[in-house]
Amino acid sequence: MDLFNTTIDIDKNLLPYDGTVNYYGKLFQHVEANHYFDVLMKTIEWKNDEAFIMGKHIITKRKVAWYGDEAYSYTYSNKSKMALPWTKELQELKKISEEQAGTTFNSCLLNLYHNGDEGMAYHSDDEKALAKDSAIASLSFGAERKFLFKHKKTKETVTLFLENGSLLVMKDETQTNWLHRLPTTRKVSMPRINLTFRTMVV
Ligand SMILES: O=C(O)CCC(=O)C(=O)O
Ligand SMILES: [Fe+2]
Repeated sequence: MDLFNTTIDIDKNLLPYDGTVNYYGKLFQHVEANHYFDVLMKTIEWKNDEAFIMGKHIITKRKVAWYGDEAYSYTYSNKSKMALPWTKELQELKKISEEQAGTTFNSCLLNLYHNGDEGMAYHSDDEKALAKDSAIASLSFGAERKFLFKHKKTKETVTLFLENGSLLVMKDETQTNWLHRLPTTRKVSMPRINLTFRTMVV
């Protein structure tokens, strides 16, 4: 019996069709999650994301970083970036994510949202450089934020909340058939760090 309704079924697919999303809940309790947040805040080479969109040079408020097994070049929004070598904590978090997801990853994109004013618009992570239909493991630290999926054809949406220290895994045809976004919100004033472990084709 689960009196506090805290049980999370990690095998449950949160998507109704055309993809698989599993939410593992908090892999780390508060103290450990906050420790990772602080260390990542200090040790990651955070940079404002630059993009060229419709001929305009745009600098986002959100900060990003890109790490990998090798100095992979990752291009998005017409701007290419070279992956930095893993830090100690990223190596630890990669190993934990790989064990949970039952797969391996060779790179990680990190996002730092300073508060609820910053988010990410609907997109899917289906760039050619990523292995098709490979799993993406998403770790969250700091402020809890809402996260949505929207089916590309039916427009059906699925909403969930990404807690401090939690893991979400998106796999199978999820990126082919669904978009996802992190909406901005006035309710959140604290920062959040997100790590998405990925597999690049090399
Ligand atoms: O911040 C998040 O939870 C999602 C980030 C994301 O979708 C991405 O980096 O592609
Ligand atoms: Fe994404």
